[in-house]
Amino acid sequence: MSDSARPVVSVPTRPRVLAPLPVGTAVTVRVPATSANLGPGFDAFGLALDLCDEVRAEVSAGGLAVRVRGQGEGAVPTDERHLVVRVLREELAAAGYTSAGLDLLCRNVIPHGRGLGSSASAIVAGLAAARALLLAAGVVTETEQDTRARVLLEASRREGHPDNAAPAVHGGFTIAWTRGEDPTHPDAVRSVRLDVHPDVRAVVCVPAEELATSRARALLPATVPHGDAALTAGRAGLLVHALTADPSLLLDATEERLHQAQRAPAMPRSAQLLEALREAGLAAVVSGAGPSVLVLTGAAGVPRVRSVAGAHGAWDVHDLPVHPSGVSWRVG
Ligand SMILES: Nc1ncnc2c1ncn2[C@@H]1O[C@H](COP(=O)(O)OP(=O)(O)OP(=O)(O)O)[C@@H](O)[C@H]1O
Ligand SMILES: N[C@@H](CCO)C(=O)O
Repeated sequence: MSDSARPVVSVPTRPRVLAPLPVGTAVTVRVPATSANLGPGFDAFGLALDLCDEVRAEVSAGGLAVRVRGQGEGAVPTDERHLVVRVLREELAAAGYTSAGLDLLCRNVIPHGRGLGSSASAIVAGLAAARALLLAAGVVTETEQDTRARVLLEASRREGHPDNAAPAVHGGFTIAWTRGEDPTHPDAVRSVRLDVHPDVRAVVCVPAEELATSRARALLPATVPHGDAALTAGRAGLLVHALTADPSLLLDATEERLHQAQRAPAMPRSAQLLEALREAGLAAVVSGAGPSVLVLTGAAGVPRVRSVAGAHGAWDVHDLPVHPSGVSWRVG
């Protein structure tokens, strides 16, 4: 029989049956804020900051209850569209499990849409909570290293770039990169974690206004001049040395030509503050996609940052230690 003569048989696809996790299984996850790019390390470099969101997730008998305290309260949805809920449910389903009901309590301190990696931290929280629930219920066994690798892979795939996810997962200063064409391949995202020189402080100037990362990315040109790419590549190499071994080089090392000037029209106040801080000899960069400004400096630089920021309108200035270890989770 030729193929065209064969009767068409439609095989109904049965939805996969997901196994329920035991009611009462509960975990708590803490995830740091992150600052991506650090100037020349666009989409690759990231720093974990000691400003942590905490999420408690408990399997309940039925229904969804989401409570948000702090940042995002009254603004983010508290139904199935909530970012942490969506990611958590999808990660459980990928493992073949479901949570009949779910109680979520989010204590948020990371400001949203300010370039401090709030979306990556929420995604990492959802993924880590799902893995921790599976571990607590005893239905998967994996090492802590396996859990971190899985969370980094999935968070990077969802974000579209790994620069916030890597420090949120591993802490410290991270360099992250993607490999191959298949973003679901277990080896598709790699990162290295380096210790930041102990003299370096991360001072973040946060404005009231938000800027969505998607809007900031839409401002980037498709191509850049070779000279700009060459300068930025050289500075990225230098920045690894400056951040880990010789902070006196930070001002030169944070120069770049790939994204900050191109995005300045969307954050004019940040662009002005950046210029004023750099003219004062401080190593200032746009934090992530903006509009916060990050300054990498020593202890003596902190009051100088406050003084320059104070002369340029309203900024919340936070002097934050580097978070050493990234996401953590515990039962209960
Ligand atoms: N803890 C959270 N819970 C729920 N939704 C969140 C949470 N954090 C972030 N989001 C969602 O992500 C959006 C912000 O993501 P966006 O990528 O634009 O900025 P960002 O991650 O804060 O900054 P950047 O990526 O430049 O560091 C918020 O407006 C909200 O919709
Ligand atoms: N590398 C990203 C970080 C923000 O998610 C960007 O600058 O667009």
